[in-house]
Amino acid sequence: MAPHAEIDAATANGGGHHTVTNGAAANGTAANGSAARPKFIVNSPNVVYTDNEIRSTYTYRTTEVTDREDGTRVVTPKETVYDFKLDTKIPKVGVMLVGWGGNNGSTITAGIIANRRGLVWETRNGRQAANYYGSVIMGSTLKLGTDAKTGKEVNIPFHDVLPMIHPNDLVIGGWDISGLNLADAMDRAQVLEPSLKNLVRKEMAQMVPLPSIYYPDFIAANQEDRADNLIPGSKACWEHVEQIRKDIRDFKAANGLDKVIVQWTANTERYADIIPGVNDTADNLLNAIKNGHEEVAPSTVFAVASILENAPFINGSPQNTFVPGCIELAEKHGAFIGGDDFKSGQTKMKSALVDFLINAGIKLTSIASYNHLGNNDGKNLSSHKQFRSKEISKSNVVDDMVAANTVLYKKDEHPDHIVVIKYVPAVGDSKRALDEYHAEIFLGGHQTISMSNVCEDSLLASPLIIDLVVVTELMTRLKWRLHSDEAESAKGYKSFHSVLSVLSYMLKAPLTPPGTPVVNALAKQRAALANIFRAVVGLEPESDMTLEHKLF
Ligand SMILES: NC(=O)c1ccc[n+]([C@@H]2O[C@H](COP(=O)([O-])OP(=O)(O)OC[C@H]3O[C@@H](n4cnc5c(N)ncnc54)[C@H](O)[C@@H]3O)[C@@H](O)[C@H]2O)c1
Ligand SMILES: O=P([O-])([O-])O[C@@H]1[C@@H](O)[C@H](O)[C@@H](O)[C@H](O)[C@@H]1O
Repeated sequence: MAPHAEIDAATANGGGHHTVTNGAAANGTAANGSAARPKFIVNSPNVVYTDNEIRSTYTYRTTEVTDREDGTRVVTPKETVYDFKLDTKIPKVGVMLVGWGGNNGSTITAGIIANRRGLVWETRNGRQAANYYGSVIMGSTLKLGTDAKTGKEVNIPFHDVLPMIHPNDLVIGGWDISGLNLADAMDRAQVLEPSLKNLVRKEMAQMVPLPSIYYPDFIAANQEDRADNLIPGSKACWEHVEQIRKDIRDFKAANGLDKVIVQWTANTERYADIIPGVNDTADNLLNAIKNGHEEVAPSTVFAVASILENAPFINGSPQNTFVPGCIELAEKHGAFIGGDDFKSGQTKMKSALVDFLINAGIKLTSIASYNHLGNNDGKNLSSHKQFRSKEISKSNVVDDMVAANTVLYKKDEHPDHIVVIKYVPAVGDSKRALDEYHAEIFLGGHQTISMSNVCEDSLLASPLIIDLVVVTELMTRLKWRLHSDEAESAKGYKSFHSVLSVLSYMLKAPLTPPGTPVVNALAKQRAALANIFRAVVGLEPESDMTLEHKLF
């Protein structure tokens, strides 16, 4: 079918609306490989809709700064024209969770079942319906534009900006070193209301995690008592890679999937030493695994297996899964990886508050960040080496915001920052975060913000698992090229870089392509995600200038 050129918005709207049935992708198409009908049509000569694609030409505008020898700073507007191509066929997608039987894994599984079936359950506060609150993709909106008649903002669900999979359609599976079925794991987690658990118990009791690899030295010794569902072998070996690859293939075939995405939501591991000749290059890492090197972590073995199966791998924990050799392997195979460490509660608040304080010209001088929690994650983190992984990810989140403000901070000056995590079984999954932010203000004054933030950790982290899957899957359908290459058909479209830094909003320690900067400011991360999605359909970034309301 010939590409629809400039479809007039009115014509498109004449196409009527469509109801979204339960389990169908929100853009009106179930995950059956058919093209999703967009929720709006961009009326522009730079955007073309075909049966299975949206193609756009987008002018990316940046500002280049150069300092002349005489000290003059010269600022030059720059334009780069890109072509984007988005496959709008919605695939059938499976997500395989490493640590499926954990608090997060069991909670997200129950949550998707509850949403898919439209469940409502009794709580002491009354009837509760399933929802996806806490998911930026499913629970938030973004500004599409301004109403032509009223001049008012038009905001739409984030999920409607581009054709995306719907979490209700996800097929879930995974591995765990604990053999509990998902119903018993849900009970062990002590996260969900009994009335909800009873509604999903039968379905979850049928779900049993695949056996996994267990290298005792990488997680706390206190985890040993749940390790009863193991693939033989206590250190890396090539058989482990092949078994995990086979598990991915079998899961994909058994469920008739088009794609599988693997996410690590297993325990936090200790950092692996970066050793030249062992994990510094792709070839060395593969050889290290084949030679059973003891410094290769289970999470890295899972990442390698996923890369070799071209299944995107996302690390929801803080350890350095992506050693240099693993990143190089992903780049070589054009496979997607992302991480690290879900950003769910205390740190998400920190990245927003620090952004506000410093960008308000308030000189933050110390952050005291304490929390205690009583779930198994907290138990694992009570071991120093595993805590150290988390301390790093929770501490580095302010670095970019501090470095960007040379008015407040001299070179290499930064606020005092401490991170404390204590294991208190009595509070279970309901983490208590206590933070104090101390700052210098005008004329030697001080401002001290003390905050108590009770975070139900798994109910905050689980929606992030969805966001990471939905965005990662979309990135597998998105291609780009320089518009100047249009004439050279040989220089076809290509995927974004293997390291998906676009996922940073969901992560404490965003992994970025080697040599590129890390952005932790929460508002910038969200704006990047939203504006990249807008660019794919040829729309300018949302600048919030609203000149239309100032210049008249
Ligand atoms: N708010 C949050 O919950 C949050 C936020 C950020 C990061 N995280 C991270 O997410 C991870 C999971 O958190 P959780 O609360 O679900 O923890 P959890 O301890 O309840 O679950 C982890 C699961 O992983 C399993 N496991 C451990 N090693 C494994 C291996 N090699 N293969 C397969 N399974 C393995 C354990 O048996 C357990 O069931 C932790 O690393 C945590 O630090 C959680
Ligand atoms: O709330 P947040 O900082 O985003 O992240 C959480 C920490 O506060 C908590 O101590 C830890 O156990 C969780 O795994 C998670 O990392």
